[in-house]
Amino acid sequence: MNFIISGDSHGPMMIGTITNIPAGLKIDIDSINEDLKRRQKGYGRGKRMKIENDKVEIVSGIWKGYTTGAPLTLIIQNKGSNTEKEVRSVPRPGHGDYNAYMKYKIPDLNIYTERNSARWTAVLTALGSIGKQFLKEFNIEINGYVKNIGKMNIKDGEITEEVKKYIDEMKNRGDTLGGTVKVVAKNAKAGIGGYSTVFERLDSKIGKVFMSIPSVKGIIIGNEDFSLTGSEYHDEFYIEENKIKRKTNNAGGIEAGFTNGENIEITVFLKPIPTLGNPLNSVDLKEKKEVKSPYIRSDVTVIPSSIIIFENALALILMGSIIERFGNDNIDELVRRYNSANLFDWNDGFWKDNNR
Ligand SMILES: Cc1cc2nc3c(=O)[nH]c(=O)nc-3n(C[C@H](O)[C@H](O)[C@H](O)COP(=O)(O)O)c2cc1C
Ligand SMILES: C=C(O[C@@H]1CC(C(=O)O)=C[C@@H](OP(=O)(O)O)[C@H]1O)C(=O)O
Repeated sequence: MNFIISGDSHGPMMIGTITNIPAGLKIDIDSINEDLKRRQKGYGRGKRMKIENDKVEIVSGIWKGYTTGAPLTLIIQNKGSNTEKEVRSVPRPGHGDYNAYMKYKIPDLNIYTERNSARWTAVLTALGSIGKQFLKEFNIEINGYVKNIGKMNIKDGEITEEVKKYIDEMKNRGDTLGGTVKVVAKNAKAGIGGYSTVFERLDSKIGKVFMSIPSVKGIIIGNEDFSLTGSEYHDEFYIEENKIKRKTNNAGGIEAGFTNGENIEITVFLKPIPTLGNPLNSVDLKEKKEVKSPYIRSDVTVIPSSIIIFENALALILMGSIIERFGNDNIDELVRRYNSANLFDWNDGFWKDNNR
């Protein structure tokens, strides 16, 4: 399975294609659209999100509501499309304007906003929503919540009135906030992922996709406290009612690039949004002078909105790894293979009688 996302942030539409998805998976479009709404509505979003009304249209790879096994392509229309803009020559610190110009050398920074913009995470959310529907067939469930916004610890992930006030204060000051989000996947069996090549490792896949999401500056899988000793950190095995169990889950469900059967737990760290209402210092690349950074509109924080992006990104990665191990032809076959694998049975004699 692979996916590609294209589309300009202010062009006519955003486009995503996913390949090698098994046939026979029923796709619930309403549920994809609900996820898109969650991404749009989180507290702290700016004016652009009031213009957009993200809805998905699947244009290939689907027949009577079921996947066919062909590449599945979906589109999301942009309403905030481009009108002619004045040439921009002042880059925003923290954004990609200057660096993209240094690579592509077209003298208008507006161009780079198209790809630098996190607008494409709408498509990632939609593709990952299909991933979540796939994982439902395997009883795997993913949920996320906010841990911190700026200096504020968010109790029980709840965006209370106090939290909203804090975000509003930042908005009034023309400032922005980053934070941390936690994502948890439950019920994945042990042995998904791999170590045969380094990029088969589930943790390397998670790192690659999560770190590609704009603003993400790091992830930690499992316990964030690296002052723990080995005896405190590692999750000891024991036997209960004939089953192999773990006493703790400091590894966050992944060891050596494979799921270990415990919950997958990922903490994601995001930097503050770079476009500030009270702009930072910059330079004019055309006029050779120090000026303030441009400001038209911006999100104040995307921490609440980003939960669904990470949930669905993880769903997409797990779907890919399950397909990699169990095949991609037909969903029912795949579920059968998944269910009959990994039944560790002390009594089947496999361990004692297998002479390999
Ligand atoms: C959902 C989402 C919305 C974002 N909205 C904005 C925004 O309104 N203004 C802005 O300057 N940056 C925004 N960002 C962050 C920038 O896209 C990002 O910081 C920039 O592309 C530089 O990439 P980097 O932070 O990964 O280094 C957003 C990020 C996400 C995930
Ligand atoms: C459009 C989305 O996010 C955008 C991401 C973004 C950025 O610089 O990353 C800048 C803003 O867009 P604009 O430049 O049009 O004001 C956000 O609204 C979206 O999430 O769908």
